[in-house]
Amino acid sequence: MGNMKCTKRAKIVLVPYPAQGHVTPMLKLGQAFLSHGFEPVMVTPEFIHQRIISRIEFKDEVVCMSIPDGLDEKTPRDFFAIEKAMENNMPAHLECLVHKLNEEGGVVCIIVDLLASWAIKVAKKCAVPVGGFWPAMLATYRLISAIPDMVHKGLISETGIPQQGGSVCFLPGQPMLNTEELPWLIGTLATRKSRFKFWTRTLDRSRTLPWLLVNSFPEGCNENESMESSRDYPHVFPVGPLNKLAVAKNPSFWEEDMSCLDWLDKQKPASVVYVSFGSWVGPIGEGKVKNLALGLESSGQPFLWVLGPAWREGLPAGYVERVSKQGQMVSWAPQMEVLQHKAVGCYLTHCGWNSTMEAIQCQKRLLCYPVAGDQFVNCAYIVEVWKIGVKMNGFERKDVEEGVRRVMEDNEMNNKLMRLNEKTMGDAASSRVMANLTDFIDDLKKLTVEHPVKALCSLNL
Ligand SMILES: O=c1ccn([C@@H]2O[C@H](COP(=O)(O)OP(=O)(O)O[C@H]3O[C@H](CO)[C@@H](O)[C@H](O)[C@H]3O)[C@@H](O)[C@H]2O)c(=O)[nH]1
Repeated sequence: MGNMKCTKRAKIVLVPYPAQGHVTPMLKLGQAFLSHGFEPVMVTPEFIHQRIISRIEFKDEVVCMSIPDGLDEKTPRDFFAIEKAMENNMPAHLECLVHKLNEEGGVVCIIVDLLASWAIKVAKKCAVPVGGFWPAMLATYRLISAIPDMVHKGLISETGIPQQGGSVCFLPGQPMLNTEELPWLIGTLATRKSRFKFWTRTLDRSRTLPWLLVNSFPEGCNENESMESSRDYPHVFPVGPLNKLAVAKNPSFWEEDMSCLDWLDKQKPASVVYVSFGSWVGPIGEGKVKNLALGLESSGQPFLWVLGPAWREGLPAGYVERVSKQGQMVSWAPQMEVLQHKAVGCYLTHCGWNSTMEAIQCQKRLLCYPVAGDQFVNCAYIVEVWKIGVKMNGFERKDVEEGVRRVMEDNEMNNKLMRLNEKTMGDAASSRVMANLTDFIDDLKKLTVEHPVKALCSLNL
């Protein structure tokens, strides 16, 4: 187990899903709890913990602890292996850890990433109050919550398979989505059904939660979308973007290659296409990566591309040397610094939610290539609702040229980005987010008064 610290402050245990896009916002949430006098303790499986303790800045403030995932060294930690570990192996270890922490002073709450809903059961077993955390956009949570309705209306089968093609407006006020773009439709028929089961189970468990903290701005920033459902359980507290509550630099699982900032210094303002698919190149596939490489080269546009070493093997022979004047490739970039750089003109992205919010924060136009999960929903908001980006149709030369041209020649986009930034991250928005977090903490305190449990006695607030 990780390092144990014994303090008298009330502990909040944080359980993220073990991936970069989840650990980053959870750590930031932990940081926000710090300033309210709590001791946040984030629990991850060993393979993530190792990355965190070697690299992350605020590990001493947010105590990081590990539990075994029970998988052997050689097993690749893909979605289904992790799911198995979460369901079968990790609960007993978390239970044991929570008991230990309780002996030391008291766990007042466990915050569980909904993608790690296994930990809800553990919290209940330990009789500790539990709240949910949704690291993505509120609109995606709503879409997942509407699964029973979709089945009822015959839009999808009982196993989650779309019953019709084309674009559908799944929820009032939300942009249209193609029926193939629902978050669980990844891979083969069998994996689609398994992922759908994962979501229905997540939904069943999350319905029992009193609170849900969402790393999203209120109402997805769509005028037509009301917060009505916040009266239902769980009570939704929009606390995003957490960047506004936590000041520390983004925690990175991999070493950031800072040399790309020197390269950017030498480029013309707003000329560079920054290309990154987060920690998720896998589902794009080798063929498309190769096409994108050729498309970027022949577009003549300067580019900075985040691509891990394993993926570079699939590039055309001599590619990296050939494009060395035009483009720079790094394994992992200091993304916030890159997006803040004036040389970056647009960001070719998979539309991961953290990346989307970072682009809004840095006011960079988006060239969207959603791949899986919630990314299609994010893309629909970027393109249709906020109009701060365009969608790419593919990675052929003409697609890259056309995408870059369309995103760069839109004169309205800078204004739209500025307004969206102000509305979602300006001073008024930031105070609202802080007030939402305080409301949640007040609720937590109320619960401790109404239902005092032994664990809460040390809550010295
Ligand atoms: O070279 C890089 C590339 C990425 N990042 C950071 O890594 C994070 C990536 O997060 P995100 O954009 O959300 O992508 P994923 O890691 O792919 O996130 C997963 O989790 C998100 C939150 O649930 C979902 O929205 C995504 O679809 C899902 O793939 C961001 O903070 C980036 O700044 C870097 O620091 N350097």
